Amino acid sequence: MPDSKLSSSIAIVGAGDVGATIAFSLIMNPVAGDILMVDPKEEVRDAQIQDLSDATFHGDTSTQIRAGTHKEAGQCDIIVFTAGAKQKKGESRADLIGRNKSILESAISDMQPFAKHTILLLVANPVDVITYFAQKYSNLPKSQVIGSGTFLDSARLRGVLAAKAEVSASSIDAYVLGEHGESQFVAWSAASIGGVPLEQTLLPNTKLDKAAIAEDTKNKATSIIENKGATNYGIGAVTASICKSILSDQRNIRPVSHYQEDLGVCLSIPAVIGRQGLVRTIEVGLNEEEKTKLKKSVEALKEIINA
Ligand SMILES: NC(=O)C1=CN([C@@H]2O[C@H](COP(=O)(O)OP(=O)(O)OC[C@H]3O[C@@H](n4cnc5c(N)ncnc54)[C@H](O)[C@@H]3O)[C@@H](O)[C@H]2O)C=CC1
Ligand SMILES: CC(=O)C(=O)O
Repeated sequence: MPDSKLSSSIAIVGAGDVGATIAFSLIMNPVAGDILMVDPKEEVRDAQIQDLSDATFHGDTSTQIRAGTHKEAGQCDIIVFTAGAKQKKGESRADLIGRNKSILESAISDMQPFAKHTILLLVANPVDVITYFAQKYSNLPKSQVIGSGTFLDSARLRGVLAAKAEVSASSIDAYVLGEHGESQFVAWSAASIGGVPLEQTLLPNTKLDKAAIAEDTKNKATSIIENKGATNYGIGAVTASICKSILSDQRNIRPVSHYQEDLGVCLSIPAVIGRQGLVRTIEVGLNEEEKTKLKKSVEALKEIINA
């Protein structure tokens, strides 16, 4: 295992909008010495690399970006998987499963054998189901195969709550849990600002329409995709942040998608992230209504897995 974070390598499989934006985030806030871009569309891949390398020449970043093969990706410290189709207007994330599962299976076969310590970080949608199949196809320990999950949705939620409470987003602890998709839910019972329950920290006369906030959070991707065709900056930042948590063994608590032994699916529950990938799950004390929503997420995910 490398002893210095900048001697680490990250492969980004899929050099489209999301892959390139993750690479850009990793250049702007360097955590790895090498970034490999892997994509069968060689012209697009090489153009992304040329454009991204221009972003490395302005200052003192030691990050190098280059083209790589699937085989080389399998030897990196982290493999970020963004390969596959994205939603068109009117499509859901779940609609992508047929196309993206086949791409995943063939890409994983091309990447094998994996370096023992590699962490496979899934981003392609539907991310929870893709994470589930990545565990099956890769045979890596389940703790080394995680998905970005509802970390992005939770960031979106924090943004809304920060504006309502007029505090910084970093002071808010609030999670969207379950599926990164239609059945996601907000764990309102565990939400707090500065460690104090949410309701006690709002300004006088602030109304919190929880149902509307949860719905807007869930639908944010759809409204962005309708107008610009893709989401890339939010996922770029959260994925780079997960990479940093891993390579620097930061032990941050993040709502990432991981296998739930008792539920038989991958979905998001807060977890400690470190160099080994998933260190442990943090049990959130959900209330009865939230437990029911979690069960609905499990059912929705099993339906996609078994489709
Ligand atoms: N988990 C999350 O929160 C988010 C997930 N996404 C998902 O990320 C995925 C990628 O989105 P975009 O980058 O916008 O799509 P894109 O179409 O711009 O790029 C996808 C790239 O994957 C490449 N690709 C296809 N097969 C490949 C293979 N076997 N190996 C390597 N590369 C391969 C394509 O050539 C293409 O360049 C989609 O599934 C999208 O839904 C997007 C935003 C947020
Ligand atoms: C596309 C997607 O999954 C998102 O932006 O949440």
